[in-house]
Amino acid sequence: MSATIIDGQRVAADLLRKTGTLAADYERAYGRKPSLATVLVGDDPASHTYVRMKANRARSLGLASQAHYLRADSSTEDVSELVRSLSDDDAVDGILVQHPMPPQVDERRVFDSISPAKDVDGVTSASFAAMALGESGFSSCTPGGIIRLLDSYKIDPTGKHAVVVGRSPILGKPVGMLLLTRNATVTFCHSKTRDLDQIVREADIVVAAVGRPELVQGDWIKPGSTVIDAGYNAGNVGDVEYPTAAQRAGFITPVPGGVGPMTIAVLLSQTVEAALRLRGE
Ligand SMILES: Nc1nc(=O)c2c([nH]1)NC[C@@H]1CN(c3ccc(C(=O)N[C@@H](CCC(=O)O)C(=O)O)cc3)C=[N+]21
Repeated sequence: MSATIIDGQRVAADLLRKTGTLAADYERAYGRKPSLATVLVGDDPASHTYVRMKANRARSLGLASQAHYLRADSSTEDVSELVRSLSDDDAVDGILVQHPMPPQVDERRVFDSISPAKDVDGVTSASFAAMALGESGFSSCTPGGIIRLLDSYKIDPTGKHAVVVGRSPILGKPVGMLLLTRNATVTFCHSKTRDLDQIVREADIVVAAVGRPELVQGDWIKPGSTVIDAGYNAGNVGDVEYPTAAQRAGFITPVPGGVGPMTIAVLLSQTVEAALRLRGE
């Protein structure tokens, strides 16, 4: 038996199509395009590639985008000051501050200088709280994308044991909270977890979100379970040992073409939503 492959490219394309239509409606109504500002600190080549991908996709959908680059030796205050000016700028509807930032920058303080109304990447404490309490607000993009993938394949987390491997503030922790809101029984695993393989073997849904290539081994996967690989590592390899996992899982996301495309689609969808809400819609 082999798994149904969850086609993130296709689900993302559907969301992008809807987003493009809403962006065109917005422009017709208000005479300007919804606008995304990106902020990148330093010169990590992978981060530059991701930010470029996001900006290109925004433009191809009919959004405006402006890219801001700061030097690698910028301080927390330098970055926060830029983010506050974007938060106050009426020409900007959504703000994405690329993670990771250089070590001298306090990422939490920078994220929390984003106006929650423009937090289309769902990284502020306010957005996290709203998400964790099941209130409306922007979800962190990758977790939001994962829930959309489950919905799209009619995989209902209710009553299922969801095991999240990873507890980062914009991926592992929020995806676990979203699964909890969807009535899963959630276990968080991390670098200090003992007997990780035994816990994963019990999972009906596994979300791998640590950034360690093939950390989750194929023979840990319970037959028929759902495997979501949210790991991004150099060389387009995920956190799951795909070939063997795909033999056992019921549903599995590939890398590339699974979670990654959803992240960008949710970001742009939330940007158009922010633009509409800022107009009182
Ligand atoms: N504040 C912040 N928000 C983020 O959402 C954020 C971030 N920082 N830092 C880096 C990670 C990484 N990330 C990805 C987005 C798209 C793909 C993606 O589309 N990947 C394609 C492959 C693209 C390729 O060809 O390399 C795929 O999986 O099919 C991957 C990874 C967003 N991140």
